[in-house]
Amino acid sequence: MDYHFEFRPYRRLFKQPLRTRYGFWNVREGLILRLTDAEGRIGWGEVAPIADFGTESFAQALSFCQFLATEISEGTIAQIPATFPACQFGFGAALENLSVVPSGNAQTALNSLWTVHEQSYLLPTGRDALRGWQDPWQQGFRTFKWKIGVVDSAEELRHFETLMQCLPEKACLRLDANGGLNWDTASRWLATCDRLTSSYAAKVEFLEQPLPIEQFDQLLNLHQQFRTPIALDESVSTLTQIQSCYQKGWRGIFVIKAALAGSPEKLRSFCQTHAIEVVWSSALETSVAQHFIRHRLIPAVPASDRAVGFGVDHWFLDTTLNQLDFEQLWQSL
Ligand SMILES: O=C(O)CCC(=O)c1ccccc1C(=O)O
Ligand SMILES: [Mg+2]
Repeated sequence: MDYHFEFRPYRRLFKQPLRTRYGFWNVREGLILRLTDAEGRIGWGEVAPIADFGTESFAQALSFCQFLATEISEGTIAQIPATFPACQFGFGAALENLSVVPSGNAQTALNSLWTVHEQSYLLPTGRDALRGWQDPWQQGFRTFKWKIGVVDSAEELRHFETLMQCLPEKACLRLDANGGLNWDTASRWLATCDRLTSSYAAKVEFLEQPLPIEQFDQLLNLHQQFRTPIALDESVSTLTQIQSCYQKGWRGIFVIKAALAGSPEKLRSFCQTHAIEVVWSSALETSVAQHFIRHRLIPAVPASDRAVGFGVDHWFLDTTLNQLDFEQLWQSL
């Protein structure tokens, strides 16, 4: 069966640059896909690459879409190479969405992708985190993520202690180093996590990707040495990497950015056949990919009781691409 294929690039400006150890991220670029079958049914998809995570670049994804004919088949989609995991996800999701017959409660489903209680809120980096948690706490968020390794570690460790002193009971804090620490600094952070978790009401849920992906054995070692769990993120960006880390013995937390992982069908199947500890995480995608992940992927795999890392919409200047009327979203591009 052939499908009529259209795509439209998007650009989302951040309210303030997202600072990680990779540098400053000022604009998020991606592509919205629309497949239309012979009966006129529409399948929406999204390509949201993050080259720092080992996916194709936005430019490569754009060229790939420009290269495709306007009539494509399932075979075309099945042949998207593993070096284009964000495209594999986007086209795979669009194909699956074609078969979605909106249920009677679609409107309800569309209106509540995530409740605040089930989300982790991405805090500003550095000292700004100390003033950044109160409003989301009032809104109902209980899990917060703070990116570290972006300024001097002695300064960040001081802010960390202050943050842990201020956070109320039942608050969960996730730290994310984006692979930017070395062994000594990672050990220092984990020892501090263990100490502060025992000293204060708030808890450190995990330290995400403390070391670069090349240091798998050291990551495994850290995971065994400290009480605070380690979560892999960049190490498990794609399904190929998830499988490799599992085969090498990783049984800690897998932070999965489904929009980067490749074929959603293959990811679903892996999660169904392997009991892995998953934290679902945003690749800063729009509501098109978020809706697919929320309603087609997560419900089909063993439930995770950990908050989902989708508390990121506040980082963007406009909410046009958060809306759940995808036809309207498409017209805005
Ligand atoms: O996982 C979350 O809570 C939010 C998503 C997030 O932190 C993120 C968003 C874009 C790029 C990288 C990352 C990351 O987890 O490292
Ligand atoms: Mg991360």
